Parts: sequence; structure tokens; C-alpha cells
Amino acid sequence: MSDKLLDISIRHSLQTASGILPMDIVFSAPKGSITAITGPSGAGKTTLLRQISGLITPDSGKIRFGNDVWLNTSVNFSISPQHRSIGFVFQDYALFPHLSVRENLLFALDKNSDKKIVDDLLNAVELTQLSERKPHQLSGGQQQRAALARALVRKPDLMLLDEPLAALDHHMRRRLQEYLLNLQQEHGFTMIIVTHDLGEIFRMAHQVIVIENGQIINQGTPSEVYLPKHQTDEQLVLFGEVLTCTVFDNHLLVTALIQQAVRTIKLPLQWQPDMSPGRAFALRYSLDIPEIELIK
Ligand SMILES: Nc1ncnc2c1ncn2[C@@H]1O[C@H](COP(=O)(O)OP(=O)(O)OP(=O)(O)O)[C@@H](O)[C@H]1O
Repeated sequence: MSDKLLDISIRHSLQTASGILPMDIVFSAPKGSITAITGPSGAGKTTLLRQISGLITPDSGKIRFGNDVWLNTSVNFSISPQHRSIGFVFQDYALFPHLSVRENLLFALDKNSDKKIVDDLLNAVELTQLSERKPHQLSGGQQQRAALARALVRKPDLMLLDEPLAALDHHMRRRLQEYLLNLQQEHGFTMIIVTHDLGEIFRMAHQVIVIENGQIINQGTPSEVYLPKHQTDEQLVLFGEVLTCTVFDNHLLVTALIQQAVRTIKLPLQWQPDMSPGRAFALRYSLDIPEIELIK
């Protein structure tokens, strides 16, 4: 695993609307791992991905991927984005509008490479039938699958995904998360994904990094970062994702995916605003709190 450890140490001055904000980010990610980057708007998440990709050079820092040094500002060394083995998926897909899906993938392919990977990837993201269509003839989810496939054409070692699923509805998001996990297992790339979706973080990430004002304020596994630190024997902390929520007899009946199983839980009415479909939640289930009841 450690032969392709991604090691990042970056300092930069973010030019924000309210002045200069110092950015200071240090973390590493093992080969084949998934790191979720999260935090409020303007925290520096997109800037960080662009620095890793080489699109922005930070004021100072080092980026190493295994034995390859991508950036070392102390000796004025930086390799271009094309020479970093990276696939980048932007939130707005960034497909070429005048090219068909297949042409978008072919465009990304190295000249002398075997074109078979294009067919394999189109097949993997279930776009073979739609491969002659232009991006505007596809749904948002289909465009996003095309963007994913295109980012994988050069078999990158590192995939950078900037809120790639944010614009999609809950079901499409779930399907694309599955695609991503399957593709990641098949290709073995390391992945960094910017997301605000707690369900996505728990489902996909090995580590989560919370950035605020250019600084890492929390870091660990999703459970370490989000679940309560102290759990007693009488308490059970459950992680879930809302599927449906209905009002019944002065309380809420919430059908949710909890610990991989579909369950119905009964909750007080005041939880209603928090229980919209797709919303992730952690529930401390305790004998002392009888109103939170698991009624399978
Ligand atoms: N190349 C750059 N150099 C310095 N500052 C930048 C650069 N690019 C963007 N910024 C500023 O850095 C701040 C963080 O922007 P960034 O897009 O990284 O935030 P974000 O966490 O991705 O936010 P969002 O969740 O809204 O996308 C913004 O104030 C932005 O104007």
C-alpha cells in the first residue's frame, strides 16, 4: 500500500471577498483509499483539488505520489497537470458539447493507446447505447457517468472528484456511488472526493477531512469524525439514511436504511424538518430515551 502514498503539504493565501485567508493543509492518503473532503462554502476545497492536479501552484508546499514528486516549491519544481496521473471530474461535468460521448472519451485517450478501453468504460457506466449522443441529449446523471468514464480513460492513479454527484437526485446519486465504488475496486485508483453528503461520506470514504477557513479542523474515519465520542453499553449509535418519512398518529414514521438494513423508526414530530429523503443521520438509541423506538 505505502508505495503510492499520496503526501500533501500545502500553504497558500486564499484571496477571499473579506481579504487574505491563510490556507494550510497537510494530509496523506494510502494507495487505493477514498478520502472525502468536506466543509463550508469558501473553505478552500476546490482550490485544494486544483492544487493537487497542478492547475494552481500553491505559494509553498510539497506533493508526492509514491516515489514521484509532483511539487516541491523549495526547489522550484512542479510537473504539469498532464504528467500527474490524475483524472478530474468537475461538478459541471465539463464535457465537450460538440463531441459525442464516445468522441469525448476518444479525445482524452493517448494517441497510441488501445481504443478498447473506451468501449470497456462505456460499458461499465452503461452508456454504450447512448455513445453517439452529444452531451445536451443526455440527462444530468448520464452526463456525469460520461464525465466519470472520460476521467478514467488514461487509467489515472488518482481520481479527483469535485462534488460530482451534488446535482443529482437521491436515486441517481446512490447508483453513481455504486458505479464509483465498483470502478475504484476494479482500477485500484486512489480517490479524493469533495462532498457535503454525509451518507456519501459514510458509504464511500475511508477517511474524511473537514476543512474550514483553509485549515483542517477535523480528520479521521467517518465514525471518528461524526459519531459521538463516548458510547456506553446502554447506548447504541445507529447511522442511517432516510428513505421516506410520513406523519402518523402524532409522530413520524421514518423508513430508513440503517446499518445496511431497511427499517422503520418512530420519531417525535419535531424531527420532521430533518427527515427528508436522502438525509443521513446518526441516532443515539438508548433505553433512557423511550420515544426513539425501533419498530422494524
Ligand atoms: N487560485 C487562487 N488563489 C487564491 N485564492 C483563491 C484561488 N482560487 C479561489 N480562491 C479563493 O479561495 C476561497 C475558497 O474557494 P474554493 O472554491 O476553494 O472554496 P470551496 O471550499 O470549494 O467552496 P464551495 O463549497 O462553495 O465550492 C474563495 O474565497 C476563492 O475566491
